[in-house]
Amino acid sequence: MLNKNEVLCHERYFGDLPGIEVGHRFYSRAEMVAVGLHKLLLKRIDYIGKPYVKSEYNGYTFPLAAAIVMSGQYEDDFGNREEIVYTGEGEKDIPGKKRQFRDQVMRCGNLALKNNKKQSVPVRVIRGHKCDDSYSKKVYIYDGLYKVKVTGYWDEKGVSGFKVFKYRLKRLRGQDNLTSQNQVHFVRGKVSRVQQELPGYECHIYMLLDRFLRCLCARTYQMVKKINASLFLIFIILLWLQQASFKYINSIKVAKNVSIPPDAPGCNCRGKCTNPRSCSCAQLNGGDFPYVSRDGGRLFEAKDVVFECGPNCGCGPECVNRTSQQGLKYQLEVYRTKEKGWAVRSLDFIPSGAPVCEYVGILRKNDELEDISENDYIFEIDCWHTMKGIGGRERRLGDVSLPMSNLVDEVDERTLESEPEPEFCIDASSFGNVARFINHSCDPNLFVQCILSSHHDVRLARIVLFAADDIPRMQELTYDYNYAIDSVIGPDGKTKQLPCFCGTSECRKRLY
Ligand SMILES: C[S@@+](CC[C@H](N)C(=O)[O-])C[C@H]1O[C@@H](n2cnc3c(N)ncnc32)[C@H](O)[C@@H]1O
Repeated sequence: MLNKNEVLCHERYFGDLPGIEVGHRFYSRAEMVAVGLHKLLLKRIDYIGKPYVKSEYNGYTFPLAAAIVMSGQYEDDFGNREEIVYTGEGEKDIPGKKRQFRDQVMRCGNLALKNNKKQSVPVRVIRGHKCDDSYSKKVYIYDGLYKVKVTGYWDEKGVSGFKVFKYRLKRLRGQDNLTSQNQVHFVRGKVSRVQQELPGYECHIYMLLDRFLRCLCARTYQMVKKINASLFLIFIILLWLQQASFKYINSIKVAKNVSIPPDAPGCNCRGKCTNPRSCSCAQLNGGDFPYVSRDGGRLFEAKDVVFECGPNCGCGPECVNRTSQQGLKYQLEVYRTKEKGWAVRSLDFIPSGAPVCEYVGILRKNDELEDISENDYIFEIDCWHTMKGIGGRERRLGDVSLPMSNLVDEVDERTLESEPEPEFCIDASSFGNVARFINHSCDPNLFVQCILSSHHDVRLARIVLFAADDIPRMQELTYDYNYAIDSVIGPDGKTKQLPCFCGTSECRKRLY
């Protein structure tokens, strides 16, 4: 079509294309080339090398990007729908493992996006989603115009250990609402095999239980008297659960010999924290809020640690920087699987970056547990390992300024240098919440985020699971347990092995 001059737009344009509205769908990259929305069939950044003779962009520094595609091919991309962190292009094994294999270079599309930032030129954003009804098995949806934020460019070591360029883009205001959410399954949003496997032995009462417990704690006896029949029923179920092998709790219990540090000083904001420059909690997160307020708060990107507002902050409970403290927002269902025992799925769609649940249990000292290898419900708090990239851990994006004085007061500096073992863990074997039923996957849809909201001691950070992708309803929720193979030793002193049944194409075949 290009050769025969049969494409609609031969030249490249910046901004919206006439007739192509937000939500417009294309069933292959070729269709986008034909209408001129994104003119490069194989590249992700469509850029213009030099200005046309008559162009409003005469005098601008070129190259400039006109359109970008985001379709799950780059392991370092991240973001929700209004703000995205986009990874530059190149040096990537797209046909093979889809991993970066060399440092990216600042030229072509990468340089173009940098120039867009400098000169505030908007770029069209198109997202690719998986779609079984499409002849190419993909659908590309036009999401509108975005601009690279003023502070939105940097380079870093990507997930595969090579330099990648990063661009933080924000959607321009005043455009039509995004349409893609809830309508299609996203590239990594496969409905799990387990859904078809088992109709399920269901108990989707955990959200209600969670709320119920919150109510009981927060309200007075007067309120309790008003409990209606359905809550009463839940109460009966709660009692029944208490007889079961574990007791349902909705916040951490602390073992007697663990002392929680005093609450950290808070910010001076009122109501909701809105100004990152004046909010001291935002400063701890590298100068910005870690959440965007859409959908009740979504984490913008995985971080080493997130500092939320806490008890000494001036803001109220509705502050966006308390997103993980709101309790369960989605209806979660515990159901039985053939090979992994109990599992959890959501009856609701979960948008990427949304908090799903906190891992709750008894906060204990690790060395006290008699036999960790026999306890399936231990979560070791190893935030420090992520922060330091210890034990093969991948560092997270984003700057945080951990008040080292707090930590070093508590931990011997030599211990830190010698790659310490996690000191504390959350034991959900006898007390826990729905998180204890979430299984491992080698290609998970949740990720673990350490959060500090009252004190600032990373050894005792809260563990919260967030959606790594848009998660369709009924898909099993999973996170990566992150065991090193052969790292678990049984009571007989021999290495233990556990086969993995996550069923994904990325499966490493063993949990440990
Ligand atoms: C925290 S529990 C998860 C809930 C558990 N399935 C249950 O029935 O209570 C962790 C245990 O679940 C099982 N499990 C989790 N993910 C698995 C996987 N991908 N393959 C096989 N077993 C898994 C293993 O026995 C593991 O020790």
